[in-house]
Amino acid sequence: MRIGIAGITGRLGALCAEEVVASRLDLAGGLSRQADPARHIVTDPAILADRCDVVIDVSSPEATCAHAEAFARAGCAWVIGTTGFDAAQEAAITQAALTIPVLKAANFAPGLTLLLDLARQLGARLPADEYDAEILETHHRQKRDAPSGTALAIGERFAEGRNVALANVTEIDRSGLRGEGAIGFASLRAGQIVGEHSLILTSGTEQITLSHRAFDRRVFAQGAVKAARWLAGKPAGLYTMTEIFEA
Ligand SMILES: NC(=O)C1=CN([C@@H]2O[C@H](COP(=O)(O)OP(=O)(O)OC[C@H]3O[C@@H](n4cnc5c(N)ncnc54)[C@H](OP(=O)(O)O)[C@@H]3O)[C@@H](O)[C@H]2O)C=CC1
Ligand SMILES: O=C(O)C1=N[C@H](C(=O)O)C[C@H](O)C1
Repeated sequence: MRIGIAGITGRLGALCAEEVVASRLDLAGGLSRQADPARHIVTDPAILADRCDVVIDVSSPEATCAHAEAFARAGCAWVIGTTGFDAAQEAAITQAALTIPVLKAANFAPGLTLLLDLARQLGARLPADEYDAEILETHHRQKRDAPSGTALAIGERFAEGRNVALANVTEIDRSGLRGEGAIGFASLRAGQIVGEHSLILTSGTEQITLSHRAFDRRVFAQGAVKAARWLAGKPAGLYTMTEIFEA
Protein backbone atom coordinates (compact mmCIF):
# COMPACT_ATOMS: atom_id res chain seq x y z
CA MET A 1 0.00 0.00 0.00
CA ARG A 2 1.41 3.39 -1.06
CA ILE A 3 0.88 6.11 1.56
CA GLY A 4 1.58 9.83 1.19
CA ILE A 5 1.73 12.39 3.99
CA ALA A 6 0.38 15.94 3.58
CA GLY A 7 2.22 18.05 6.17
CA ILE A 8 5.22 15.70 6.20
CA THR A 9 7.59 18.38 7.53
CA GLY A 10 5.39 19.07 10.60
CA ARG A 11 5.44 17.70 14.15
CA LEU A 12 2.86 14.97 13.47
CA GLY A 13 3.55 14.48 9.74
CA ALA A 14 7.19 13.53 10.35
CA LEU A 15 6.11 10.91 12.92
CA CYS A 16 3.46 9.54 10.53
CA ALA A 17 6.18 9.08 7.90
CA GLU A 18 8.34 7.18 10.43
CA GLU A 19 5.36 5.01 11.39
CA VAL A 20 4.60 4.15 7.73
CA VAL A 21 8.17 2.94 7.28
CA ALA A 22 8.18 1.08 10.63
CA SER A 23 4.96 -0.67 9.51
CA ARG A 24 6.74 -1.84 6.31
CA LEU A 25 4.31 0.09 4.11
CA ASP A 26 5.42 2.09 1.09
CA LEU A 27 6.04 5.78 1.88
CA ALA A 28 5.22 7.35 -1.50
CA GLY A 29 6.23 10.91 -0.54
CA GLY A 30 4.84 14.01 1.04
CA LEU A 31 3.38 17.47 0.59
CA SER A 32 4.83 20.72 1.90
CA ARG A 33 4.93 24.32 0.70
CA GLN A 34 8.63 23.69 -0.02
CA ALA A 35 9.55 20.90 -2.49
CA ASP A 36 12.38 18.50 -1.64
CA PRO A 37 12.92 16.06 -4.55
CA ALA A 38 15.45 13.98 -2.60
CA ARG A 39 12.70 13.08 -0.08
CA HIS A 40 9.90 12.88 -2.71
CA ILE A 41 8.28 15.97 -1.18
CA VAL A 42 6.17 17.94 -3.67
CA THR A 43 4.03 21.08 -3.46
CA ASP A 44 1.24 19.93 -5.82
CA PRO A 45 -1.39 17.64 -4.22
CA ALA A 46 -2.30 16.20 -7.65
CA ILE A 47 1.26 14.90 -8.11
CA LEU A 48 1.26 13.23 -4.67
CA ALA A 49 -2.23 11.76 -5.22
CA ASP A 50 -1.10 10.07 -8.46
CA ARG A 51 1.60 8.21 -6.49
CA CYS A 52 -0.62 7.06 -3.60
CA ASP A 53 -3.46 4.75 -2.62
CA VAL A 54 -4.11 6.87 0.47
CA VAL A 55 -2.92 10.22 1.82
CA ILE A 56 -2.68 10.99 5.55
CA ASP A 57 -3.36 14.73 5.82
CA VAL A 58 -2.00 16.48 8.90
CA SER A 59 -1.29 19.84 7.33
CA SER A 60 -3.35 23.01 7.59
CA PRO A 61 -7.02 23.95 7.09
CA GLU A 62 -5.93 26.43 4.40
CA ALA A 63 -4.69 23.54 2.23
CA THR A 64 -7.93 21.53 2.52
CA CYS A 65 -9.99 22.74 -0.47
CA ALA A 66 -7.10 22.12 -2.88
CA HIS A 67 -6.49 18.69 -1.33
CA ALA A 68 -10.19 17.78 -1.61
CA GLU A 69 -10.24 18.56 -5.32
CA ALA A 70 -6.96 16.83 -6.14
CA PHE A 71 -7.58 13.65 -4.13
CA ALA A 72 -11.15 13.27 -5.40
CA ARG A 73 -9.98 13.68 -9.01
CA ALA A 74 -7.25 11.06 -8.54
CA GLY A 75 -9.52 8.62 -6.65
CA CYS A 76 -7.09 8.60 -3.73
CA ALA A 77 -8.36 7.73 -0.22
CA TRP A 78 -7.96 10.57 2.31
CA VAL A 79 -7.32 10.30 6.06
CA ILE A 80 -7.78 13.75 7.61
CA GLY A 81 -6.28 14.60 11.00
CA THR A 82 -6.06 18.35 10.49
CA THR A 83 -8.27 20.50 12.74
CA GLY A 84 -9.66 24.05 12.72
CA PHE A 85 -11.80 23.99 9.57
CA ASP A 86 -14.22 26.73 8.54
CA ALA A 87 -17.61 25.99 6.93
CA ALA A 88 -16.27 26.10 3.34
CA GLN A 89 -13.47 23.66 4.18
CA GLU A 90 -15.93 21.29 5.91
CA ALA A 91 -18.15 21.47 2.79
CA ALA A 92 -15.18 20.59 0.54
CA ILE A 93 -14.52 17.49 2.68
CA THR A 94 -18.19 16.44 2.52
CA GLN A 95 -18.16 16.91 -1.25
CA ALA A 96 -14.99 14.84 -1.71
CA ALA A 97 -16.53 12.01 0.33
CA LEU A 98 -19.14 11.56 -2.42
CA THR A 99 -16.31 10.37 -4.71
CA ILE A 100 -13.60 8.89 -2.47
CA PRO A 101 -13.33 7.25 0.97
CA VAL A 102 -12.54 9.92 3.57
CA LEU A 103 -11.81 9.27 7.25
CA LYS A 104 -11.84 12.42 9.39
CA ALA A 105 -10.72 12.36 13.03
CA ALA A 106 -9.65 15.26 15.21
CA ASN A 107 -7.85 12.71 17.38
CA PHE A 108 -6.35 9.39 16.25
CA ALA A 109 -5.71 8.03 19.78
CA PRO A 110 -7.69 4.87 20.62
CA GLY A 111 -8.50 6.00 24.17
CA LEU A 112 -9.88 9.30 22.99
CA THR A 113 -12.01 7.52 20.37
CA LEU A 114 -13.63 5.51 23.16
CA LEU A 115 -14.03 8.64 25.30
CA LEU A 116 -16.22 10.15 22.55
CA ASP A 117 -18.69 7.31 22.95
CA LEU A 118 -18.67 7.70 26.75
CA ALA A 119 -19.33 11.44 26.32
CA ARG A 120 -22.41 10.67 24.22
CA GLN A 121 -23.68 8.22 26.86
CA LEU A 122 -23.21 10.74 29.68
CA GLY A 123 -24.98 13.40 27.63
CA ALA A 124 -27.95 11.08 27.23
CA ARG A 125 -28.15 10.10 30.90
CA LEU A 126 -27.29 13.18 32.98
CA PRO A 127 -30.10 15.78 33.03
CA ALA A 128 -29.08 19.14 31.56
CA ASP A 129 -30.84 21.06 34.35
CA GLU A 130 -28.75 19.23 37.00
CA TYR A 131 -25.28 18.72 35.46
CA ASP A 132 -23.17 21.56 34.06
CA ALA A 133 -20.82 20.48 31.25
CA GLU A 134 -17.39 22.08 30.78
CA ILE A 135 -14.62 20.93 28.44
CA LEU A 136 -11.00 21.82 29.21
CA GLU A 137 -8.15 21.26 26.76
CA THR A 138 -4.41 21.92 27.16
CA HIS A 139 -1.83 21.92 24.36
CA HIS A 140 1.65 23.10 23.39
CA ARG A 141 2.31 26.75 22.70
CA GLN A 142 2.58 26.24 18.89
CA LYS A 143 -1.05 25.11 18.48
CA ARG A 144 -2.98 27.44 16.17
CA ASP A 145 -6.65 26.52 16.68
CA ALA A 146 -8.74 26.83 19.85
CA PRO A 147 -10.76 25.11 21.10
CA SER A 148 -8.95 22.02 19.80
CA GLY A 149 -10.69 19.84 17.24
CA THR A 150 -10.91 17.11 19.88
CA ALA A 151 -12.60 19.41 22.41
CA LEU A 152 -15.20 20.32 19.79
CA ALA A 153 -15.70 16.63 18.93
CA ILE A 154 -16.26 15.80 22.62
CA GLY A 155 -18.76 18.67 22.79
CA GLU A 156 -20.54 17.43 19.67
CA ARG A 157 -20.89 13.89 20.99
CA PHE A 158 -22.04 15.10 24.43
CA ALA A 159 -24.57 17.46 22.80
CA GLU A 160 -25.76 14.60 20.56
CA GLY A 161 -26.47 12.59 23.74
CA ARG A 162 -28.41 15.55 25.16
CA ASN A 163 -30.27 15.88 21.87
CA VAL A 164 -29.27 19.52 21.39
CA ALA A 165 -27.27 21.26 18.64
CA LEU A 166 -23.81 22.15 19.98
CA ALA A 167 -23.89 25.51 18.16
CA ASN A 168 -26.92 26.54 20.23
CA VAL A 169 -25.32 25.87 23.62
CA THR A 170 -21.59 26.55 23.10
CA GLU A 171 -19.87 29.04 25.39
CA ILE A 172 -16.31 30.05 24.45
CA ASP A 173 -14.46 33.14 25.71
CA ARG A 174 -17.34 33.82 28.07
CA SER A 175 -17.90 36.75 30.35
CA GLY A 176 -20.75 36.88 32.86
CA LEU A 177 -23.05 34.10 34.02
CA ARG A 178 -23.05 30.63 32.45
CA GLY A 179 -26.18 30.00 30.37
CA GLU A 180 -28.75 27.35 31.21
CA GLY A 181 -27.69 24.07 29.54
CA ALA A 182 -24.45 25.58 28.24
CA ILE A 183 -21.47 23.47 27.13
CA GLY A 184 -18.43 25.56 28.02
CA PHE A 185 -14.93 25.38 26.48
CA ALA A 186 -11.64 26.51 27.97
CA SER A 187 -8.19 26.29 26.34
CA LEU A 188 -4.73 26.44 27.91
CA ARG A 189 -1.53 26.78 25.85
CA ALA A 190 1.86 26.12 27.46
CA GLY A 191 5.28 24.66 26.69
CA GLN A 192 5.32 21.35 24.81
CA ILE A 193 2.21 19.65 26.27
CA VAL A 194 1.17 17.03 23.69
CA GLY A 195 -2.60 17.11 24.31
CA GLU A 196 -4.96 16.83 27.28
CA HIS A 197 -8.77 16.85 27.30
CA SER A 198 -11.32 16.69 30.13
CA LEU A 199 -15.11 16.63 30.09
CA ILE A 200 -16.18 17.86 33.53
CA LEU A 201 -19.79 17.31 34.64
CA THR A 202 -20.83 18.95 37.87
CA SER A 203 -24.12 18.90 39.79
CA GLY A 204 -24.83 20.50 43.17
CA THR A 205 -23.59 17.33 44.92
CA GLU A 206 -21.06 15.47 42.73
CA GLN A 207 -18.62 15.71 39.85
CA ILE A 208 -17.74 13.24 37.08
CA THR A 209 -14.62 13.88 34.98
CA LEU A 210 -13.66 12.01 31.81
CA SER A 211 -10.01 12.74 31.05
CA HIS A 212 -7.52 11.77 28.38
CA ARG A 213 -3.83 12.65 28.24
CA ALA A 214 -1.53 11.92 25.31
CA PHE A 215 2.06 11.60 26.61
CA ASP A 216 3.64 10.94 23.25
CA ARG A 217 2.60 12.28 19.84
CA ARG A 218 3.33 8.79 18.44
CA VAL A 219 -0.09 7.66 19.65
CA PHE A 220 -1.59 9.90 16.94
CA ALA A 221 0.85 8.73 14.24
CA GLN A 222 0.10 5.06 15.01
CA GLY A 223 -3.64 5.75 14.86
CA ALA A 224 -3.28 7.62 11.56
CA VAL A 225 -1.44 4.71 9.91
CA LYS A 226 -4.01 2.25 11.28
CA ALA A 227 -6.72 4.47 9.75
CA ALA A 228 -4.90 4.57 6.38
CA ARG A 229 -4.63 0.76 6.24
CA TRP A 230 -8.32 0.43 7.13
CA LEU A 231 -9.55 3.07 4.67
CA ALA A 232 -7.74 2.02 1.48
CA GLY A 233 -10.16 0.20 -0.82
CA LYS A 234 -13.32 1.22 1.09
CA PRO A 235 -16.30 2.65 -0.87
CA ALA A 236 -16.71 6.43 -1.09
CA GLY A 237 -18.08 7.94 2.11
CA LEU A 238 -17.21 9.79 5.29
CA TYR A 239 -15.80 7.55 8.05
CA THR A 240 -14.56 8.06 11.62
CA MET A 241 -12.13 6.27 13.99
CA THR A 242 -15.13 4.77 15.79
CA GLU A 243 -15.82 2.45 12.83
CA ILE A 244 -12.25 1.11 13.07
CA PHE A 245 -12.55 0.19 16.73
CA GLU A 246 -15.98 -1.35 16.15
CA ALA A 247 -14.67 -3.42 13.21
N1 LIG B 1 -5.97 13.99 14.49
C1 LIG B 1 -5.00 13.94 15.42
O1 LIG B 1 -4.86 12.95 16.18
C2 LIG B 1 -4.05 15.09 15.53
C3 LIG B 1 -4.22 16.19 14.75
N2 LIG B 1 -3.33 17.22 14.77
C4 LIG B 1 -3.57 18.31 13.83
O2 LIG B 1 -2.67 18.15 12.74
C5 LIG B 1 -2.36 19.43 12.19
C6 LIG B 1 -0.85 19.60 12.13
O3 LIG B 1 -0.33 19.64 13.44
P1 LIG B 1 1.25 19.76 13.69
O4 LIG B 1 1.98 18.66 13.01
O5 LIG B 1 1.44 19.96 15.14
O6 LIG B 1 1.56 21.16 12.91
P2 LIG B 1 2.89 21.68 12.26
O7 LIG B 1 2.76 23.17 12.17
O8 LIG B 1 4.10 21.10 12.94
O9 LIG B 1 2.87 21.07 10.77
C7 LIG B 1 2.02 21.56 9.78
C8 LIG B 1 2.41 20.94 8.45
O10 LIG B 1 1.52 21.42 7.46
C9 LIG B 1 2.23 22.08 6.41
N3 LIG B 1 1.47 23.29 6.04
C10 LIG B 1 1.24 24.37 6.82
N4 LIG B 1 0.50 25.27 6.14
C11 LIG B 1 0.27 24.74 4.94
C12 LIG B 1 -0.46 25.19 3.79
N5 LIG B 1 -1.09 26.38 3.76
N6 LIG B 1 -0.49 24.37 2.71
C13 LIG B 1 0.13 23.17 2.72
N7 LIG B 1 0.82 22.68 3.78
C14 LIG B 1 0.88 23.47 4.87
C15 LIG B 1 3.59 22.39 6.98
O11 LIG B 1 4.54 22.29 5.94
P3 LIG B 1 5.50 23.45 5.44
O12 LIG B 1 5.63 24.46 6.55
O13 LIG B 1 6.79 22.70 5.14
O14 LIG B 1 4.82 23.97 4.22
C16 LIG B 1 3.80 21.27 7.97
O15 LIG B 1 4.33 20.14 7.31
C17 LIG B 1 -3.07 20.46 13.08
O16 LIG B 1 -4.29 20.82 12.48
C18 LIG B 1 -3.33 19.69 14.39
O17 LIG B 1 -4.42 20.18 15.11
C19 LIG B 1 -2.25 17.19 15.58
C20 LIG B 1 -2.03 16.13 16.43
C21 LIG B 1 -2.94 15.01 16.49
O1 LIG C 1 -2.41 20.33 17.48
C1 LIG C 1 -2.22 19.34 18.22
O2 LIG C 1 -1.10 19.10 18.72
C2 LIG C 1 -3.33 18.43 18.46
N1 LIG C 1 -4.44 18.63 17.78
C3 LIG C 1 -5.60 17.82 17.80
C4 LIG C 1 -6.81 18.65 18.19
O3 LIG C 1 -6.92 19.83 17.79
O4 LIG C 1 -7.70 18.12 18.85
C5 LIG C 1 -5.44 16.53 18.57
C6 LIG C 1 -4.43 16.52 19.66
O5 LIG C 1 -5.00 16.87 20.89
C7 LIG C 1 -3.17 17.28 19.38
